[in-house]
Amino acid sequence: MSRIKVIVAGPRGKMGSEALRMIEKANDLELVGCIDRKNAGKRVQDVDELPSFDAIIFDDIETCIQSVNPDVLIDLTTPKVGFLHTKLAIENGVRPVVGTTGFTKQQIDELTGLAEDKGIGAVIAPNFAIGAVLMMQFSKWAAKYFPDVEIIERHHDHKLDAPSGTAVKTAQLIQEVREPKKQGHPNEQETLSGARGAEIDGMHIHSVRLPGLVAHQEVVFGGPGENLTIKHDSFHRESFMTGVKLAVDQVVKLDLLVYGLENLLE
Ligand SMILES: NC(=O)C1=CN([C@@H]2O[C@H](COP(=O)(O)OP(=O)(O)OC[C@H]3O[C@@H](n4cnc5c(N)ncnc54)[C@H](OP(=O)(O)O)[C@@H]3O)[C@@H](O)[C@H]2O)C=CC1
Ligand SMILES: O=C(O)C1=N[C@H](C(=O)O)C[C@H](O)C1
Repeated sequence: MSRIKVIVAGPRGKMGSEALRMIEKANDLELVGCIDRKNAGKRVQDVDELPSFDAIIFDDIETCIQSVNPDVLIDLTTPKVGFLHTKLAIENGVRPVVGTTGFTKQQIDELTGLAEDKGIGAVIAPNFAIGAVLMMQFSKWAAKYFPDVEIIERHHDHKLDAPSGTAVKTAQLIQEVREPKKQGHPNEQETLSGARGAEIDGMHIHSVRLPGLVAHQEVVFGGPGENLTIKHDSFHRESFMTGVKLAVDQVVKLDLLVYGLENLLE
């Protein structure tokens, strides 16, 4: 059986370097190229901080695709460049597996339409950790019975986007089962702007950024005389790699864009 040819955008990043380690261990994946604006023209094995792959580094995704003809792009970069990479991958017949967060709903809709037009598989997953996917699913279940909910996400202080993709996805899953409801006192007023966090349909999302954290989320539900807290912690970025591998294996069989790893789990 031939191996799936993969390119990685953001290979020196916290997630990208973990993805390279995952590919190193996977018998059915082959790294054929990387996109890294600081090391274009070199081979991966010639960059000190990267593992020993004989794959070429490019600074431009279209040149990379034309040169190495990959099956799958794994994008772990930033919201702006990640969106561009995903769009160009789909347009050029390469299936994207996107961990990059911070895309707007309009951007996800645009990519969904593009994948449909091209009949090509794509996966965008705001969180690849299996435990986080379960935390989101359990939260959706709980929201049927507890419409009062606040989401508290905690991340390392190098994170660019707020709220996290996971928090947004959690709120979207809860929205599927919860009637829009304005929470808190009807006359509540913020005396300091932002005190009640971001708001989706009356639910509040609070983003904490501190050194020492990796990726953590609590979904707190309140009812008469009781609270329910559903919590997930990623202590290491290895936690995301089972999901990245699953998405790469599945995306080659898809002909549309899937948003959320839960749609690929049985
Ligand atoms: N879905 C999931 O399960 C997870 C998703 N994430 C998301 O993944 C993304 C990456 O996170 P993380 O690894 O922590 O971030 P890092 O900052 O560690 O890595 C980002 C990488 O993107 C590269 N990059 C930035 N701008 C460009 C550009 N214009 N062109 C090419 N490469 C660029 C950076 O390279 P340079 O040095 O050149 O800037 C860097 O290597 C984030 O959006 C994060 O939210 C994170 C964890 C889990
Ligand atoms: O930037 C991160 O680190 C993470 N980003 C994703 C998000 O925005 O939800 C996933 C995870 O929380 C780690």
